[in-house]
Amino acid sequence: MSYPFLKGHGTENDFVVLPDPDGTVHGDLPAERVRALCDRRSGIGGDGVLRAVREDDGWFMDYRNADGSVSEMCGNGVRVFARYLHEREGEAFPMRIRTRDGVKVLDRTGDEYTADMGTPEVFGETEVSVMGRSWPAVHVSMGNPHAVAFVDNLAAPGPLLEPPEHDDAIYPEGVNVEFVVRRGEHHVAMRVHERGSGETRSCGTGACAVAVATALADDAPRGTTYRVDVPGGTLHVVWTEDDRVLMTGPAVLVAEGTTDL
Ligand SMILES: N[C@H](CCC[C@H](N)C(=O)O)C(=O)O
Repeated sequence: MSYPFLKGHGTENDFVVLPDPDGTVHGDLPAERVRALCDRRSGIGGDGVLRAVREDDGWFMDYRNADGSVSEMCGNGVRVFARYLHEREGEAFPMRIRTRDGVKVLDRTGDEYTADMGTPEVFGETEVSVMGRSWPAVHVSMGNPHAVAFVDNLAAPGPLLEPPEHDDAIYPEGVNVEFVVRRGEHHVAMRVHERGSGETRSCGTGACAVAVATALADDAPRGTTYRVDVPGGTLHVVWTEDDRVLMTGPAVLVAEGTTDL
């Protein structure tokens, strides 16, 4: 059975979008189908899948990581999802998108999309390790779990072919690990090893976690905008005075077609 898909990315964190308005095309979306779609040789290729299911009062973004695992939220993905809903489903901005981490509000200015990512949770310090080297890290939740480690240079963690070691007691469901360097005032750069996808070119929720951890380290006033450079581009993040995190960045729809994967 063939079905429609689109391919999109946000700062080169890339996704397969699956229109499924009444939820009957993919049912509960089996993990093996997600893995097949995300395979970069035998499939379409992607860091994850965004299934679009229409609900009574809007749309649900059913996000899955490339390994088929479920995550609560995807920051780059929700911008791509919003562009798809605007350009293919006629939804207007600002729009509300339901995710497993609640409803997110998306708006657009020109070619930039802004997601209200909600309120961060900061739990304190933990530790991550790669090939015998350890760094302190800040435990931040953006609806999904993150560990933010400041390093001297982005090459320090090495090739990041495996998940960094972490405290399973703190992260029983795994963790997205960000490595961060300073680039200037309110300007950082990061690499990320994503739970369920490996090292990616960008992580939206990760950029938000990084901005929150950096603002705390800087004791920066709320409302300070951070520039976060990722390997796939640049995101801007602000932790507002009313304790919400707004993330702004691009969203690109690359292609569309049908598949029977
Ligand atoms: N791998 C993440 C989900 C995708 C996050 C990332 N792609 C983003 O843009 O936020 C997790 O398992 O929590």
